[in-house]
Amino acid sequence: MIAKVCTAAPVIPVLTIDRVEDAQPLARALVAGGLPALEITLRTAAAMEAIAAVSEVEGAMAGVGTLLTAAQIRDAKSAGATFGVSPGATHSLIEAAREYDLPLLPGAATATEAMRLLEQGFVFQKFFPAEAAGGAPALGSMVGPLPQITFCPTGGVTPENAKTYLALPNTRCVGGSWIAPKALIDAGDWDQITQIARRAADLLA
Ligand SMILES: O=C(O)C(=O)C[C@H](O)[C@H](O)COP(=O)(O)O
Repeated sequence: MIAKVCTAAPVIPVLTIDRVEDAQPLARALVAGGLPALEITLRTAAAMEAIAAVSEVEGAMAGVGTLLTAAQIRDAKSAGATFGVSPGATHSLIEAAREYDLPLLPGAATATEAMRLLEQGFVFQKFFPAEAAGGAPALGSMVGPLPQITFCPTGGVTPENAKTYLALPNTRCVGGSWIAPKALIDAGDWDQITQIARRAADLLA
């Protein structure tokens, strides 16, 4: 399942949704632009309801982001999340993902963190915070010793640097918030968001 999430498109939009009523038009705009896997961050009061709303949008994969606790995994799963993303990984988070059967894309920023996750079977991992942790040169350096891990770099990824990450043999997709800027969501400018999504979906073309 995480393989499907990470290979569906070159970019996973990282979404911050303040108003539940924005969730479905936003998700439809992104799916229309060719980005079906969506990460809804748990940074707003509306996030859990937004996940439930997005889970009903045809063609969308409703993911939950900023996962920090076992309770959030339980709640997101029952809200309809089909995958989860966390900035790092803890024992209790990994246990909860297993218990509630939520496919997890856990975060790692160093070789040791990536190795610990690999020991637990995670061959897809988020590289976070990508730019601050050394960017594409750091991530590319993992290919030699850890070729079996595929990463989704997130954090500081932009339309300008995304292609450099996507050219790495251990990167299949990137995550980023630039796809859905707050100003466009607040304005309900779904067409503009579809256009940004389309350019992102074409990054590998
Ligand atoms: O909330 C989470 O789950 C995170 O781990 C952090 C986000 O993925 C990044 O903050 C997105 O980074 P930007 O694209 O630079 O805005």
